[in-house]
Amino acid sequence: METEEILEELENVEVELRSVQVIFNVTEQIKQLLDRQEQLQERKFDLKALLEACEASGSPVQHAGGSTATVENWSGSFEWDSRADDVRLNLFGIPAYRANQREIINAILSRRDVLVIMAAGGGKSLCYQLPAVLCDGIALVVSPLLSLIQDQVMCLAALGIPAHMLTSTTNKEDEKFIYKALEKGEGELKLLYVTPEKISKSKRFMSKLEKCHHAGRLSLISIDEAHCCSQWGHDFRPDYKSLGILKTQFPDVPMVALTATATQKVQNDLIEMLHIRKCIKFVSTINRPNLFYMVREKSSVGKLVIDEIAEYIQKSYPNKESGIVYCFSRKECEQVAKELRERGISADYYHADMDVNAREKVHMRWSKNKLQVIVGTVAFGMGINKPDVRFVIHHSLSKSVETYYQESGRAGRDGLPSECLLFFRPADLPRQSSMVFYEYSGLQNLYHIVRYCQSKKQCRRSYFFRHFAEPLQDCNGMCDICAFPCVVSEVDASRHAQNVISLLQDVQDNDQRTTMLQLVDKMKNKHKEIGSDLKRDEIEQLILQLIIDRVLSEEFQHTAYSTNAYVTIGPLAKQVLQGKKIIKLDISSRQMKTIDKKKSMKRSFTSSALEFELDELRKELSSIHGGILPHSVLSSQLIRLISAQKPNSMEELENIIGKLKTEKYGSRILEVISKCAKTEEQPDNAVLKEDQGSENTRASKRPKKQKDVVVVESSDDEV
Ligand SMILES: Nc1ncnc2c1ncn2[C@@H]1O[C@H](COP(=O)(O)OP(=O)(O)OP(=O)(O)O)[C@@H](O)[C@H]1O
Ligand SMILES: [Mg+2]
Repeated sequence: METEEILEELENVEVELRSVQVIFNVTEQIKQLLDRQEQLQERKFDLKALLEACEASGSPVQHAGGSTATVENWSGSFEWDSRADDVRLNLFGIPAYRANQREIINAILSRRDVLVIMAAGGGKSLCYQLPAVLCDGIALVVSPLLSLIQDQVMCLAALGIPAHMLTSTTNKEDEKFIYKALEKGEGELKLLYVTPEKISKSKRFMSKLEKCHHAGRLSLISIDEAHCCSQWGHDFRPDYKSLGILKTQFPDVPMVALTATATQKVQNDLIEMLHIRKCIKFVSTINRPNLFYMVREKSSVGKLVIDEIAEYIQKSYPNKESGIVYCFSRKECEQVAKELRERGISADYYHADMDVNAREKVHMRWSKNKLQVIVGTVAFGMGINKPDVRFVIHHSLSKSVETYYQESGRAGRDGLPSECLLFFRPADLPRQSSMVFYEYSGLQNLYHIVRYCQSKKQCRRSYFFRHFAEPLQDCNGMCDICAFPCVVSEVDASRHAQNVISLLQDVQDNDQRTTMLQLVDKMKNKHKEIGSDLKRDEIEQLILQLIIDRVLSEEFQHTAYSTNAYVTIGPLAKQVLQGKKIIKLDISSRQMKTIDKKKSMKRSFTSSALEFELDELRKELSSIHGGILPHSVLSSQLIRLISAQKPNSMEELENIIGKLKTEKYGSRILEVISKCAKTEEQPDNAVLKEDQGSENTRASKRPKKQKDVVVVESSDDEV
């Protein structure tokens, strides 16, 4: 062939390749849109259910009677009331029921099937353990993890309640005892714990169970961590799928399925799978009022992140209260544990690569408070029953809101104030996305938790309520957004977004791929050329925003050792280029200095200097008073009241914040009030700050008493 012909064919091939690529992209986009359509349908379903719940009750949550039309009164009086109270107090040592416990117990004892959705630490175990004790015969409990089972059997044994487990670790003698109890009713057995494999794989066990049922001795079946049944749940276990057989085989035995989190879809799914369509559903709030949620910007320098974590632990928990640090990988766990130790914190790691004994040893040391911090991967999961975990730190992003809610929920199961701190930086996204992209809705789930991290003005708690489709409840200042409000404005970043898309288009036109961080570099270089002042972290934030808004997409390629995540043009890019979709970025006051400065220059007053000073004071006082939370010194509401009323004597202050706080902090508060009053008398001293003055800014909701232009600068603790 002549060179010219070759060149011509080469050109034709390249043109066709490009058009094929376009079709590939379109196909990929159609797939993404179909996925999205399904998710939106699901969400619509959730929101409608939420709306109905709100309209029906006018009050939040705790509704019983999910799938039944007639709402029975499970709070009424029942013949077993006094016996149940006696067992609760005298055997379990529990002085009073918590929300929904009594109702659930009454429904079970009325021999109904029950679905229980109750937050971690809410007290689900008592709901089936107490009926198991009250009823004649044996209660079967299916639980997914050996460690959970061991823990429960140990606790029940300590109360003198005959509980046994049949698992891979059960010795022959115990097995014989259990089979005799099932078959012949010999020996004392009230609760029998098994893993789901026993149901799905052991014919021998099932035949003994049938004999037990036949003799009328199977009192109740309990499925703990029931979300494991559904593949839409966050912790699907294939063996849980076979549990449907239990209701088919033993239709007259009441079944109770319990879980801490289940979306509407998961609930429906597990009702179907367990064949408990007529169950009574008890849904308690997902709210954990004692948990303080916060997100911090994560430094790109690994050592600085550890410095910050170590400082946080040492300052907040000088009495070595227990905590967990979650990491992304096994290697990271080992590294973080080592570096925490080097900074004087007693920490050890826990991950799936360790042998069972080594893991158990670490777990035990921690449970007995001989080790302050466990640095774990997700493998350090469901089996954790320690009630006094005071903090859960996420060194890396979780893969979904559900996972984060579960993991962070391991804090404060005893109901006492505890903290959940998540470190986030955009570069953590591709690390996670290349792990979850093949899971159903894996990327969408990940983007939800990224939104949680990105949020600068939505209360963290309200994010959970929306996500789990539950009516909103007051946060009471128990998240960083509510406790430390800062000026947040929406910036129109559409022009920058268009630049990103064009840049990416050029890359793709040259048949190249780019990772998120490479794209950031390219944007940075381009901006240098055109003299823009966009900073690297702002570009990162923008690109992240474009990904989660589906203007850009992530694409994955496997190599022999890893999966790489690349950024490509997404389904909504065209709309941005055509100006039909506006890209808005939430910018906190600290960032306002650098993004679109000219546009944002607008003077306004947003928050009083006194509020700012009182915020600083509560941080100082909280560290002096043994690391209590700043809002425990003064809540944000109290700060606002003080700023509005400006008391100038101890008596006046006491009328606002009460005697105890006045005694403890009164003189310092009055000092700050008088100092600010003096500053205000000198108009030149007003702090001039920039602010977008957006109608949406949090700070604009504050009392605008002063005429001086003052803005609260977000402190290092914020975000
Ligand atoms: N009514 C109650 N009053 C006081 N403490 C209670 C009550 N009910 C349960 N508890 C305690 O609360 C703690 C958590 O209970 P439990 O382990 O049953 O929680 P759970 O709902 O199963 O949580 P998880 O989803 O994490 O498994 C336990 O220490 C338990 O003894
Ligand atoms: Mg439990």
